[in-house]
Amino acid sequence: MVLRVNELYHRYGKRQVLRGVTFEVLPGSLVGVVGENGAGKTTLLRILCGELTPTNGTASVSGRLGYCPQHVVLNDAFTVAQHLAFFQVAYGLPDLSYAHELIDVLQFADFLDERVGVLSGGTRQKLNLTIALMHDPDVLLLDEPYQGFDWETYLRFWELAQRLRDRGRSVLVISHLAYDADRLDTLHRLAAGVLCEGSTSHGGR
Ligand SMILES: Nc1ncnc2c1ncn2[C@@H]1O[C@H](COP(=O)(O)OP(=O)(O)OP(=O)(O)O)[C@@H](O)[C@H]1O
Repeated sequence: MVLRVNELYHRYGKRQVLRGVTFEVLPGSLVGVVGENGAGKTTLLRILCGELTPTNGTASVSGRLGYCPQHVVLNDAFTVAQHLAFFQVAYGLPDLSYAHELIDVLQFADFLDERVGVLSGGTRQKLNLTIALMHDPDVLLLDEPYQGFDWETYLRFWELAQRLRDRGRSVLVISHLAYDADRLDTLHRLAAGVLCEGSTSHGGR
């Protein structure tokens, strides 16, 4: 088990958002959580990555965690290469070879020396994803990771996710649409603050 969530409750003031969410993620699995706008998906991910303390319940992660938030957290004044250098130090990586592999897969090597402020939304999101992935985490939490991706990049994203899964990594993707269901091993639906197993749990390989 790389991720275990037990009876998670969360409320903002009087608004109860999560009402007893329980699930597990196994090593080497691709898991989706879908739910309508405002269902509490981002709240759940923020709790899983330790950014938010739940009102009640527990969430535990074993191994390294990667988190790609819905809104890119980049500094417009720095170049792509400067972001990589910063996160190399933050993660304590000996080199950037894996980061450059990811950049090749996502095809944005041409922008290494560009300032992030002038990049397109899709390219910013590619950098956001690369930063979440470059330390090769055991569990990767992705909040609507392919927003702004063109079709080819979207397909490359799923190839990458499947490759990670095949190497024993776990990927948890949240989305407001369930159209990626066939690509997942397990799909959960978040509704009325409770998580239930969706219609697709088929091994997806
Ligand atoms: N910091 C906050 N303070 C108060 N209410 C919040 C806060 N963050 C989220 N909420 C509320 O909690 C509910 C769940 O929000 P959340 O962002 O987790 O939903 P979501 O499923 O990710 O939605 P979306 O698909 O629109 O991104 C919403 O009603 C939202 O308005």
